[in-house]
Amino acid sequence: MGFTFAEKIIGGHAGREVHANDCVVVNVDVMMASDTTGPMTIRAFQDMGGVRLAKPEKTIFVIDHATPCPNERIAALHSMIRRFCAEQGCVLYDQNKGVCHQVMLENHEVGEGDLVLGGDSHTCSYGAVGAFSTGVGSTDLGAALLTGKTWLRVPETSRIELTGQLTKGVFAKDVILRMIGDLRSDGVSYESVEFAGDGFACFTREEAATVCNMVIEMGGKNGVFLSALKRPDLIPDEDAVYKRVLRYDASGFVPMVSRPHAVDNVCTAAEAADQKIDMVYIGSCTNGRLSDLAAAADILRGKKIAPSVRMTVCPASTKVLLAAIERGYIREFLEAGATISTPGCSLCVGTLGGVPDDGEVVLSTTNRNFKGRMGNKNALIYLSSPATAAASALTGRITDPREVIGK
Ligand SMILES: CC(C)[C@H](C(=O)O)[C@@H](O)C(=O)O
Ligand code: SF4
Repeated sequence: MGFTFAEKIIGGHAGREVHANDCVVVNVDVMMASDTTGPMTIRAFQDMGGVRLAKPEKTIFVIDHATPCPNERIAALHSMIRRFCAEQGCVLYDQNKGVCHQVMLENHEVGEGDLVLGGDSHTCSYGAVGAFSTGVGSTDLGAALLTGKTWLRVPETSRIELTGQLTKGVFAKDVILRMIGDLRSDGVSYESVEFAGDGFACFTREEAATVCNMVIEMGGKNGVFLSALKRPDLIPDEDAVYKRVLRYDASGFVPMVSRPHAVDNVCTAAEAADQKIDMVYIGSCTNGRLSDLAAAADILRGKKIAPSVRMTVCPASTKVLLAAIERGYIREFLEAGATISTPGCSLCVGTLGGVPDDGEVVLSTTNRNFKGRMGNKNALIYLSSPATAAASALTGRITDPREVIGK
């Protein structure tokens, strides 16, 4: 019986051959915590008697969810993280560096073959570079900080194959939203997902990160792009055992949206086209990268957003912001009538950056639209690609971007 990616990489970190459903203790290569879960992780580490980190140079804190700091309670938590990092000599990305997952990827803190734990559910993003990465709770992360190890039940694996090419106006976000709609939010619970086929192989690393980022929204333990794997010892065997194999043709995809209040409440952008919107948010670890801002800028260039719409663009990191300034996108967003927000999680999780009013409708490029997600439980949140978000900002209603750019 052959091995899946998950079985190979977990086996490699356990020091023995493993198959799905085995429970093993594994070495952890990289550990990441944000300012939301970091303080609880530090407390868990200390409560377990932790004095020194097992791997300080591989332990990374990112202050991103609430930055710049909005209040004194969070200021104290940020100080706690800064003190801990200084004492332990671990890595700190402080204020305004950007969203943790983008920071981890763009600074090459993770790479192919790494086994990564993060105190954030979207840690699964790093499958874009061939890592096995997964979100864990603060207690598990605290234990890993202390021992450099964790325990895992080896997940079963689903394989999703994409063939062919996406058509104009259709993006990675549309692909993953459609798949989440098909599989539903618990469709691959605790499974590893392998993204295979020539369709996924021609996705850029940024597009792969968008897809892997949202694996958790269908319940997955981790996702991985097989095209990111160069090491023969990580490439799944032809006779590996899969729980299910799904096949999609890229040419059949169209722009999609998730409707309130669940990510898997998916329809086409065209089906939602009568829906008026009050706000547009472009940002997050899902869709706040340079190619996302480029797709939005291409649509907004030389135009004005609808007077009834407030639009915020939050680059996923300062590096993305700088590149967007150099390419002129930031000027184009400002001239179109958008607001630019400081790199970080910002409005994605409603910590800061322009919370909606009761009953307002938001179209967001983030990964979650649960009630209260953007800071107001009475707001209605739709999710889409940056192109759909930008096209909709122009018209004031949910708009298939192909209406604006042509097919
Ligand atoms: C705040 C944090 C724990 C949370 C997560 O784990 O994903 C957040 O980043 C989110 O996107 O909901
Ligand atoms: S940008 Fe949003 S989804 Fe990503 S880590 Fe921050 S809060 Fe979570």
